[in-house]
Amino acid sequence: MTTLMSPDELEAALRQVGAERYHNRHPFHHRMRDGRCTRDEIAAWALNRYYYQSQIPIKDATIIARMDDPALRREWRRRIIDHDGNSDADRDGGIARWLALTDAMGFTREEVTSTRLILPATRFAVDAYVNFCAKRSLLEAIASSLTELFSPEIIGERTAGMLAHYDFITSDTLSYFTERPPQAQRDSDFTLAYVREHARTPEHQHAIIAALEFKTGVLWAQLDALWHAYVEGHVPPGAWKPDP
Ligand SMILES: O=C(O)c1cc(C(=O)O)c2c(n1)C(=O)C(=O)c1cc(C(=O)O)[nH]c1-2
Repeated sequence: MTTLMSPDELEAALRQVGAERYHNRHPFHHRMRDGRCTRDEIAAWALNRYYYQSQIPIKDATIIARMDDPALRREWRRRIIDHDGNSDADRDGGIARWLALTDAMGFTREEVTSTRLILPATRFAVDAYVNFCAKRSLLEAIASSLTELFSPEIIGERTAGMLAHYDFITSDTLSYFTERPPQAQRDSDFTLAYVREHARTPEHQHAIIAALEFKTGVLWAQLDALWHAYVEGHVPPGAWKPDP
């Protein structure tokens, strides 16, 4: 029989999931950080990850649609603004900043935003995240964003490694990551406090931990797919193929 954990024990269990399963442990991350990726591998990463970026605000809008409490919606809608921007010019959002990176990697906007060249596994993993947030309980949907507890650290490592090792990467092209860590910190502080407060039964607590495990899988699977296609060279039909 499972017993109810204290909020601190729950938090420790969540941090343990991150320590064991977050994508900072993935070999593709190490390869990228340590300067062992080819330019094409970085390009493929940027192209595929655009799909994750593009679906995050859709995922968050799905979550907001399930929230009855205006204060909670007000808190959550900042996440959409972070990605979509807050002005008609839409130059100030995360998606626009991600496109600066794919531009620098030589893709046309159509190649990127149509998402027609991404790996099937990228699409399946990201779509599974959006579906999870639509179908599972609101508590699980909220908890699944808890990977962001661990993202400031991986972003710091990745950015420093990429700037040091790749001459085609500049702080301008990586501007997405300059803005992101404080946003992730703010969001994960809120989410952690929320789950600590709202996990009132062992079943809730188990579901929150499982939601975080699921989400680490969403991130891990995307890097697995990149490794298989672009490191091992098994590019699926229809996906982007680097020039020989
Ligand atoms: O660079 C990264 O490794 C990384 C990880 C994650 C994450 O842990 O889910 C996010 C992001 N970046 C990110 O930029 C982002 O906007 C984001 C939103 C979410 C989410 O689940 O709502 N995760 C992440």
